[in-house]
Parts: sequence; C-alpha cells; structure tokens
Amino acid sequence: MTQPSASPSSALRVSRPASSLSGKIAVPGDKSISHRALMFAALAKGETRIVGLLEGEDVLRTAAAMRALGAKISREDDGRWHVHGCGLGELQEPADVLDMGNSGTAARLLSGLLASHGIMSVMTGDASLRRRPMKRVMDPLAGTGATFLAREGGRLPLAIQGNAQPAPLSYRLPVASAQVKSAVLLAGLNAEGVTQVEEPVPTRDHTENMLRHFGAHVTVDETPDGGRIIRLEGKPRLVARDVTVPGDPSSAAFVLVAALLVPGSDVLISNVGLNLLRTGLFTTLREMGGRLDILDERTEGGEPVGDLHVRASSLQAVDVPADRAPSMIDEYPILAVAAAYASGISRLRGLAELRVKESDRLASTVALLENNGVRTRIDGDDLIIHGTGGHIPGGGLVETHMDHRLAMSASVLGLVTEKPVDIDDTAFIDTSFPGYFTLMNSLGAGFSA
Ligand SMILES: O=C(O)C1=C[C@@H](OP(=O)(O)O)[C@@H](O)[C@H](O)C1
Ligand SMILES: C=C(OP(=O)(O)O)C(=O)O
Repeated sequence: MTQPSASPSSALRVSRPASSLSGKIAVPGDKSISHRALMFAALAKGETRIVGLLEGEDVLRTAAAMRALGAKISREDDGRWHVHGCGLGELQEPADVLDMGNSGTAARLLSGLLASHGIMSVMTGDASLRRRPMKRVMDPLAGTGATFLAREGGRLPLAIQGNAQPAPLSYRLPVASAQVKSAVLLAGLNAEGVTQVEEPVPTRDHTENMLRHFGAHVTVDETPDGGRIIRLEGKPRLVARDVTVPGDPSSAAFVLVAALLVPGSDVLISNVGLNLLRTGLFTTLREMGGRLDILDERTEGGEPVGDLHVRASSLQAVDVPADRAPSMIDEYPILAVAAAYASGISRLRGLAELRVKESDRLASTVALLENNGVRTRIDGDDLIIHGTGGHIPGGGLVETHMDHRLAMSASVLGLVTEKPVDIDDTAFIDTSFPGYFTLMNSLGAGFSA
C-alpha cells in the first residue's frame, strides 16, 4: 500500500470549466460504514460479504490492521470483499506496528478493540494523524483496565496493553464525537455487562445500526435535552452478515456544491446515504436556495439512500446553528466555498471540533478563502464568510496540509473563481474519494492532472 505524499505531480491548477457540469454519476462507498463493516466482520464468526466497500486509503488501512489481528480478508474480482472473522475476544496479537495512515476513525475505533483484547499493540499514523488527539479515547478506555502509553499530549504512536477481561464502561461524551462513542461501544463488546454512552448531541449512529445488524443488542433512549443514551449488552454472539455500503454523502458533497455553483449545471448523484445524522449539509444548502431534490428514497443495507438531483442555483448567505455541526462535521470546508460564492454574510457556528481534523480545518478553510480574495473572520468558534455574489477573485495558492477535504474544496473553488486556483497537493484525496478527478471530469470539470 502506498501512502499519499506531497509531490510535484500531485499539485494542480484549476480553472473555470469550458461548460456546465452535467450527467449521472455514483460516488464511492461511505467511509464510516466501510471501516465499521470491516471491523465488525472481523469480530463475527463466519464469512461476511461486503458490497460497495470504499477502497480509499483510510479504509485499506483498516483492512490491513484487521488482517494483522487475525481476520482473513480478500477482494474478489467483482469488487466484493470477503471477511472471515476470528470471533469476539479472539483477536491475535499483531506482529508489527499497526499503521493507520491518515485515518482518525480507524485509529480511534481500533483503540476500543485493542483495549478490550488481551494483546499488546502499537499504533501509529502519518504526520497528520500523529498530531491528532488520542487522549479523548484513552481517557474513557482506561476504565476497561487496559494501559496506554502515548507521546506527549496523547499523540500517536500509542502502545496499548489490552485487558482480556475488560470492565464495561459508562461514559458521557465531553465532545460530540462518533469516533469516541464508537471506541467505547467497541470496547464494550468484549466486556461482561452493559456498556453505556451518553451523548449530549446525537452523532452519526452507524456503529449502533451495524452492531444490531451483526446480532448485538443495542438500545437508544432520547434524553429530555435532546441527547441520547446508548446501551450495549456485552459479549453478544456476533454472526457474519452481508453488508451493502451506500454512497458517501460526505463525498457527494463536493459534486453537489460544484453542480450548484457552476452555471447551467444539472447533475444526478445516485445511491447516496441519507442517514439523518449525516445530512446537515443538504438542509443547509436548501436553506441557501440550492435546488437539490431527493429522488427514489429507499432503504438499502439498513440505511436510507436516494438519488440527488442538483441544478445550478443562485445561493444566499446562511446562519448554521451549532447543534447541526455533528450532522455535517466534515462538510464545513466545502460549505465555506458555497458561502463564499453566495450573496451576503454567512455565519457557521460552533466549529471547535474542526481544529482537530486532518488539518486545523478552521484555519485552513480561512486560508483557502482569504488567499483567493474572500473576506472571513473567526469569532470564537464561529466562522464568518463575506459572500461575493458569484465573483470570487481566486489566483491564490491553497496549502492542503495532508487534508483530503481541503484539497477537494479547493478544486471546487477553482471551478468558479475569476483567476485559476493552485493547490499544493491533491494526493490525499485518495484517502476518501479515489477516482475523484476522473469522475468530476466525466461531468465536464476539465481538471488536468
Ligand atoms: O465515526 C466516524 O466514522 C467519523 C466521525 C467524525 O469524527 P468525530 O467523531 O471526531 O467527530 C468524522 O469527522 C469522521 O470523518 C468520521
Ligand atoms: C475527519 C475525517 O476523517 P478521520 O477523522 O477518519 O481522519 C474526514 O474524513 O473528514
């Protein structure tokens, strides 16, 4: 497996396309669901077949890690993945360091499994992941009886001595994070008794849904203040189950915003996941006046999916409430591009979590816009963007800091600026959206590598 890295060949200059974007495409599989499918299949007894798995670098890291822990994982020529699980409590000690590349989800979720098995492991990642906080999972997971040794500030590399008889955890999330919630629930799988997580604001619930699909008993209760309490009965009999992965709404977001902004565009994105805890961007773009219709809404593999019909629209500024952030946490850089193109001043509220993503996304999104002539301001945890009414000067260089979402956002920005936009490194797009440029070019984007 090759790790994406900055190289002159991954730099890109983007200019306005010759024509509008049009056509029908499908985006790759959902990243969150793909990680979980591999992990849960590796814990189940029997053979799981996965259709539509995201074959991006992040998910390939999870596949490699689960193999190193004893699961048998193969890819068939038809694109299906087969996983022979080792069974809950049966993960084997890995012979070498587990390298999770660029993926926070892989590192955080895997920590829960490693802490709750009687094995010693060491996990690392690339320079971006080694900067990201792991204390947020180490703190609750210490309650299992596992021990952790990390670098200063709780950064990778991280050594974990897991506990073969982990204690069940009861934890209230201090930040809205599906990764922390999932790490605690995954540790609870191998613990006797009930593991409980309380989240003040609901976050994506793919772990809860898929654990049920594999046979675990999970309950979810709403709290009076709009939060949720999730309870998992430990030591379930996890049985292999086939999984169908829907298209990733977080990847669809880039195609969607490009089609809204490039004049005259008309695009259909088929088979996109519509889990309500992931669709905050769709709500927001509609509030801005975006012409976005959902067609043929259906349920596939236990998740709601549908086709998105998008037409170029005249967008107005928006005020996005902080409690919407978990349902669109990865979509702020691309929303910021839409807000820069729109008319009026937008305020995106409650973005503290953006500071601990692949890059400091609050700072890198501000730089993306400012370097291309858009006025912005950070007020506490809010981002304020002065929309240009369709006249973004451009002409700037975007530094992507090993962040795939920044690179894709910059590429969409370049489609609508007056002068071309230079992007220092697009290689990390492969972590979540392999084939991005080819797919966008099939709609008429005219990206030249
Ligand atoms: O659970 C998941 O699959 C994810 C949760 C989110 O992270 P946080 O839990 O840190 O908010 C999101 O940013 C990430 O891309 C995927
Ligand atoms: C934050 C992201 O992913 P992760 O935390 O898994 O690195 C993302 O994909 O935008």
